[in-house]
Amino acid sequence: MRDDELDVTDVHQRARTGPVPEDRAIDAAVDSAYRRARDRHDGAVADYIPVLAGADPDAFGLCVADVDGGLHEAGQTRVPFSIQSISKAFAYALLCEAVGHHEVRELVGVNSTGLAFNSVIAIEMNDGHPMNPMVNAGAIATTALLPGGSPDGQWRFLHEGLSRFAGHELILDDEVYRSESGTNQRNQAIAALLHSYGRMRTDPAEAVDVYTRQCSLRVDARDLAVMGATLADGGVNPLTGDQVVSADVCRDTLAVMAASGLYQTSGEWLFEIGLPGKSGVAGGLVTVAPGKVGIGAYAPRLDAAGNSVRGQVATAYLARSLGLNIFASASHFHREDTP
Ligand SMILES: NC(=O)CC[C@H](N)C(=O)O
Repeated sequence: MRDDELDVTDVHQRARTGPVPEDRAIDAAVDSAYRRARDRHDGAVADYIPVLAGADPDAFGLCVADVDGGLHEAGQTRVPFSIQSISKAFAYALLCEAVGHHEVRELVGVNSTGLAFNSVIAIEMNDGHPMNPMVNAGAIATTALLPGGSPDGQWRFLHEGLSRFAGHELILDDEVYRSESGTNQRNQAIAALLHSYGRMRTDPAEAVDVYTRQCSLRVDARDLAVMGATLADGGVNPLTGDQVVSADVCRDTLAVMAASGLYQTSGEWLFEIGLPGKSGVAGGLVTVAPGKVGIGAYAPRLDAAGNSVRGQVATAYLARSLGLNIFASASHFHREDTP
């Protein structure tokens, strides 16, 4: 979305200097971001997974978790929804931690496709390579490479790892899992296509099943903020103190999120907001300001690429007003921008 579509042309873009913004500044920014974004009613709730169509289109929650463990919330931050594609970023981090940077880069890739998240054309155009872990092909390939020794072992590994990012045990939403399992022929086709190119090390149908379970884990906006803050804090969950992954893995994961986290609109997102982010079709959005905060948003109305409209609007406001954009510097002679 452009800056006028994000409603931030009137917001002064602060430079990203200094420490984590103060609690009061974050509270005020969360409140303003929430009120601005709440006025937006454009976009559509996803319905290609039938159960998602039943979401309340007006649900909206926004939470910032800072690396000191502070939570700053507005709206419905405890309303549960399925994590969907946001799980891809955390599954990727867990795989990098288990297998290592180089092997994952070779097998899954790090370049964006410029195409929709469930594109089959991207696979065909790239000699069967899944391209990156933020689109379905790369995410299914990522899940297939996880340790665990069997689909159930991989699921346990994922479930435990994603729960550690959130700081408590995440629950599988059975209704979402069943709804998606009955309608995920396209993901099965993607896995079969990767298999035909010799890119799947496990049974493609089993990999899709573990991936579908992964996408059906239930989170809320607060969970997403804490999961993001863990990536912002060198892999340490700021609520539990648990080192979930290494700082090196966080850096690699954030780079891939920056390049491809919002699918074919990742360039626009980086241009306007300047932070690594990852969206999901249920309406979740996680954004990471390295060394500072994680931002979790939930609002089910999506733009044409499948990204939450209110989530993007609220995050754009937070990035600008709190000086989170990683590309925004100020001359060191003029430090009045320092929060
Ligand atoms: N963009 C998304 O959130 C897509 C995730 C969804 N489970 C799918 O595979 O289609």
